[in-house]
Amino acid sequence: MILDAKGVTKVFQGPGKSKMVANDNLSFHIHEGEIFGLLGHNGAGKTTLVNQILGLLTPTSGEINLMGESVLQSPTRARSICSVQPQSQIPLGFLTPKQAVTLMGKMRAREKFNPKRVEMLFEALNMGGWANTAGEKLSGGARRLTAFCMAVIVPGELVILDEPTNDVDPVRRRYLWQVIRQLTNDGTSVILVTHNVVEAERAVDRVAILHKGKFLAQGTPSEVKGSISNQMRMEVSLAKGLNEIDVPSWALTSNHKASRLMFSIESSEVPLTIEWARDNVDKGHFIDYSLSPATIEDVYVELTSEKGAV
Ligand SMILES: Nc1ncnc2c1ncn2[C@@H]1O[C@H](COP(=O)(O)OP(=O)(O)OP(=O)(O)O)[C@@H](O)[C@H]1O
Repeated sequence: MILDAKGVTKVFQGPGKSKMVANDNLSFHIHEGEIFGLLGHNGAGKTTLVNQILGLLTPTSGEINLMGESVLQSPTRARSICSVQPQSQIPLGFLTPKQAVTLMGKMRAREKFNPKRVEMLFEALNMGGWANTAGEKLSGGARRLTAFCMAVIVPGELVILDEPTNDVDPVRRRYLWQVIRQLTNDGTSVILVTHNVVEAERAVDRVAILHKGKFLAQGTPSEVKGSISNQMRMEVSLAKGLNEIDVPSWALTSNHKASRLMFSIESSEVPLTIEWARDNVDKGHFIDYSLSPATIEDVYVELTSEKGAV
């Protein structure tokens, strides 16, 4: 096991005499070669947890062990075991991606550094065109990919990626996930911190949903989906010019984005829902509709909205 966390609690001083419980009794573990997704809204407590794994913050109570040793006892060791891609963009200044990634590689591996790995990474991510462009002239996505390469050029046993695909185009996102999978095939473990639940579902081996400092669900995507296993999701494409439609009264949760309407239902309501959808197609309200089993996103919305968040 690479990481074992038990009862991690972090309390900050809030305004006046109030307390802010950013992490509340969190227990989880990560195995070698596993991608662990940490999902949560803004302010859920993800960064606080990551900072404790890195030994940058001390838990108020609880314990985190990395490869069998307490982070509290040896925070410097924790930082050599982990490589991190932070959520905020790294200021590259005039450094080119090639220079920045090479520098990081030399710092981490010293004389063992293999410059060919920079070329391999840039090729795998189709970044060659920007390799020698000054950082300040790069697009947001190119900078994000450079930060990713800096995190994985000489990966630690645990790679922590905070929203690694923000601003990255869909094709390079796929390349990025291929690179991550290669890392995990070599035994590296990954923590993926994200709000992007749809992407996480495709990528992770196990996932935890963090909300207001607490884990609401944890397990493989199928285990987590099992918590609402009787549910189905309907996705509807609204006809042009129709921006609003009432969801059926039996819908459990709903989400409306532009011309797409999604909602979840109990599987016992499937016949009624299909009838409702067909009727709307006949009336010209819907272009099409589809029905599928619940996704992690449905679980996420259901669990977090129950607790008063959207
Ligand atoms: N040093 C601090 N002092 C007081 N409160 C803090 C401190 N750091 C974080 N918090 C609070 O703890 C809570 C969790 O913050 P955290 O940054 O861990 O959330 P997050 O899930 O990483 O959010 P985001 O997705 O926006 O990055 C928030 O309410 C935040 O305001």
